[in-house]
Amino acid sequence: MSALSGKVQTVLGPIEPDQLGRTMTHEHLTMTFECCYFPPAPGDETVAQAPIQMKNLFWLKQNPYSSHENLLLLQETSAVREELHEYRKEGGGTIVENTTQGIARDLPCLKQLAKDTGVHIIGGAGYYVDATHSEATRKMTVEKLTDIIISEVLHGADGTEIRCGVIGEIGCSWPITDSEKKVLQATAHAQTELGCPVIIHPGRNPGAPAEIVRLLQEAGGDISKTVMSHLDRTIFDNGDLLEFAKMGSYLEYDLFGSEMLNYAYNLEVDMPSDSQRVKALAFLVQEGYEDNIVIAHDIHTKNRLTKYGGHGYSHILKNIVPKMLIRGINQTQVDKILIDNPKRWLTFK
Ligand SMILES: CCC(=O)NCCS(=O)(=O)O
Repeated sequence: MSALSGKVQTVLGPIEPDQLGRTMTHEHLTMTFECCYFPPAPGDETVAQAPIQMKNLFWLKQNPYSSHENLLLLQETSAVREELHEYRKEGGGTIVENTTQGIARDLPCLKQLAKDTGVHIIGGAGYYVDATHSEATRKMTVEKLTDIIISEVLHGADGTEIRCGVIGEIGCSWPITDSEKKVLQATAHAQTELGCPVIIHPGRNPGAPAEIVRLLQEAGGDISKTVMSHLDRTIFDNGDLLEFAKMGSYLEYDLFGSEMLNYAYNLEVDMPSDSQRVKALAFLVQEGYEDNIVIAHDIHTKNRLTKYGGHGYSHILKNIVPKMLIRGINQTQVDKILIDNPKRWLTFK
């Protein structure tokens, strides 16, 4: 039990869980994704290097990771601020900002955005995928990593006094690396100490989420306070999905708005459409998992912002909720997904 018990910790300080309202559990407001630049296909070099412009938007939607400029969300704070005002108007209350060490976490920027817009913003502690770990991080013991993560929650991160309210997104690759395993163990140890929420970015393989949950369990982690992200690009078979759901984590569909023919990071994957995502949610609800589902857009590149013709942070509230209602998910279940489940997850034990 800590002083945070029964509270949610935002970048402006602890608040009562009832203040959260509708919550997107996985977004980014400022970050760089340069760690995951993917070279353009032969013949696409010119469009990839061109400044973002109207005639290239469809190409960018299909190839978001092949334009250096597109990976610099941290250049778009004004556009993000405008979008957060819109998010509030559409009934949004809270955003969990999942940017961790390695992808340019900027807590002072998040604090300013929260003050400017009235949206509750929750910052993330810990580390993204191995490709972003420094040599110093790779050499750290689990105990040292645990101390750092705990300190980011209790005292503040990146030399500031701004405190994180979740651990994650904790990045895992496929196959998972030794350094990532240590970070997962440290995550579980810190969670045991703090009673706090955890959120995981799994590797791009259907077996990754279950392997990660087992590693967290072995290290004493609380799976009932853990979100498994990106299920929409990771588990495709309904039987596999139910097997994973039984392990007891929150199940996150967080790429709403992202539709692409070829998913560059794993060409085996057919990235689902939003309609298919809603179908997956309806299936999970029908199977009794309405208390475990959380959703978001995971905005992490410029083209996903409305400024660049993208869906923006309000797409779920404006377009996906009506579709969920049409597809048999009732209002009480929608409220669980957007309000009650995030609230339960984010509240410190
Ligand atoms: C930092 C943002 C992030 O990791 N998003 C997930 C991208 S993907 O793995 O689903 O392609």
